Amino acid sequence: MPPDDDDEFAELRAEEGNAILRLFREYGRERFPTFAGGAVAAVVQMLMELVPSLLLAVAIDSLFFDTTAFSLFLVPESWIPAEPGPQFLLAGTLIAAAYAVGAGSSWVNNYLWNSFSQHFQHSVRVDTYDALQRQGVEFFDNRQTGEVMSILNNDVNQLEGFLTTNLKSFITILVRVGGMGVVMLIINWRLALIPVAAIPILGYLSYWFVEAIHPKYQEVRSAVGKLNSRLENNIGGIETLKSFTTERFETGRVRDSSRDYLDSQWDAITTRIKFFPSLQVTTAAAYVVVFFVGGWWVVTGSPPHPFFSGGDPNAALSAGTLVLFLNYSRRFVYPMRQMGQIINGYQYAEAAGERIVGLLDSESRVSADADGIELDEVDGDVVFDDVDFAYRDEAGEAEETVLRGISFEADAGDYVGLVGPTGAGKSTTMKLLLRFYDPDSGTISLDGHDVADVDLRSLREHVGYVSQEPYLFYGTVAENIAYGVPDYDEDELREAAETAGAHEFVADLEDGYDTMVGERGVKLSGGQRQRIALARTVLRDPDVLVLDEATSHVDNETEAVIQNSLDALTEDRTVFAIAHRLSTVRSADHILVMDDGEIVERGSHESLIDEEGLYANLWRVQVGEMEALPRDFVQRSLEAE
Ligand SMILES: Nc1ncnc2c1ncn2[C@@H]1O[C@H](COP(=O)(O)OP(=O)(O)OP(=O)(O)O)[C@@H](O)[C@H]1O
Repeated sequence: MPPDDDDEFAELRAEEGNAILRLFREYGRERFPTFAGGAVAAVVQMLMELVPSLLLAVAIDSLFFDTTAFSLFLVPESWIPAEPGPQFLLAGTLIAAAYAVGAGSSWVNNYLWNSFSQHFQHSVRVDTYDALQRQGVEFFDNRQTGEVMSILNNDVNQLEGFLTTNLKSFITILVRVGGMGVVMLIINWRLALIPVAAIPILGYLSYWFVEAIHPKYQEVRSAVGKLNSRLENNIGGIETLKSFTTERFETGRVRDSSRDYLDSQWDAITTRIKFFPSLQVTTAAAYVVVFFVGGWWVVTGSPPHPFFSGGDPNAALSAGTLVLFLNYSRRFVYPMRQMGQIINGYQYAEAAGERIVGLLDSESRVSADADGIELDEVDGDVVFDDVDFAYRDEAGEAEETVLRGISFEADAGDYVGLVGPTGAGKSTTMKLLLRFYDPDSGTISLDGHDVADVDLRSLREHVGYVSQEPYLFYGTVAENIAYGVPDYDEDELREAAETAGAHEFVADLEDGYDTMVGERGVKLSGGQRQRIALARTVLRDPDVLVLDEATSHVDNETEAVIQNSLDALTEDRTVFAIAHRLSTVRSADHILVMDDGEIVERGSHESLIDEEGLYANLWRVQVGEMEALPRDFVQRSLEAE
């Protein structure tokens, strides 16, 4: 997508003079000989294309009509046979050789440039993925998966396309058109002015075409994007769609989106089909004028206007030269019509390159400090000191503050419960401990080290996190449990599964631990997925464990079983458990009650019940004592709905 009207990832785009050149320098240097060899082969291929017409011209003049002596460009006189027969054979052989060398060079060029660009693309893709992966969580919060994928797919491929297609076309224009122009100018510069004058006209027409078609392609792209999103949404939500019997409604929406696509595509097509005839007319005009001027000259012995002979009445034009001019003039059109595509391709590739360079250079807001403290032994003392936090929007601007003055201490081995209404900030608090985000003010420390000073990798190795919606990767149950632990043994795996309450159901699966879980684990129930995710974290054996609604999808009975086995696990490590089901945290050493970004109450279950505040009311809701709820709590809950 060209730079001016594409605002996806606008903030990422590098302020780079020439992003393609920079990528080329970084990723192409090693294979530069391959690239240079390909370029030489392309030039040779194009030069060979000039040869047959030249030889034909010589053959016409010297052999067919015998008007001039047989001589060849760049071939020494001594090599040229004296008799017409061998001369003819030499010309024919040279034509065949030119085609053969041309074909060979084309093969060499394709081979080398494809090899260069595929390797280039591979290195850029891997590094771009790596840079993408190092971005903070907020980078992904603000973008759709499709957008992020487009950098890895479209942008990286765009560069490859530019290298193999557009650059080749550029060399074609330079050598073929330039070469033909130069040959004609050398042979008869006055007559050559006619076809050469067509070059800027063809160039201009191409440029005009790009300008005109560009916004139209933009619309096609946007229409395709909308149509795809609609299809993706509908197929992704097929169960909802069917249960609400909205098939007809959705077909109507797809029809509208498809219609928009058709209209924009048609608009682009009508512009495109005007362009090619206009190129043909220009080329044909040059051809016809050369035919009339040159033909007249050949037939009558003098040109229709003295300009062409430079006022010399004896200046003649041979039939061979005329044929050469006619041949070359006609062949201008094909490469020139690619001029527009080259400009377009360059714009696309430059925009893609800027995004890639921007991504490669961009620092995550949560930076992985190379000199960060490596944690060896972790006791698990966690302190939050007056922490404020707001999420950022795409432009990096702070949104509404979601955490205010969060302070608490958890000693090594404590079991801390976090409860509170939905949206209170419980998950956000824990995500700050893992440094998915950094606080705007205040500090968070682990064993007395500010987490901002700790090496990110080391921090996350010691702090395990089981999220609300765990993600299972496509693969087997065992692979998912052992994710990130390459050297586990079977017994450890099984033990972790038992602790997480997963072993029993896994053992019942057809292939046990080797059962494929499907994409994102779709073949398992929500509760089963959660238990596998829990087992995965248990296997890593972190010193601090964050359970974010880790058992919300399992039934009460299973939760009790998991709770039981987790007890042993929680003994010697600090555990934070976020839960809506308050029974989960009933036995916690401390319970932090959050509301609207603040900790509003804290204490043990009993003390909080005695406090008769928010926690006590949430508890009443869970044990079904609705009539005992104060009026203002009910009112507030209704307003929050
Ligand atoms: N990635 C995000 N970007 C912007 N705002 C967010 C993001 N994640 C959460 N929020 C907002 O931050 C606030 C706190 O959300 P958080 O997920 O921490 O609440 P929670 O107490 O864990 O809620 P729940 O119990 O529903 O999981 C909410 O208002 C939410 O809308």
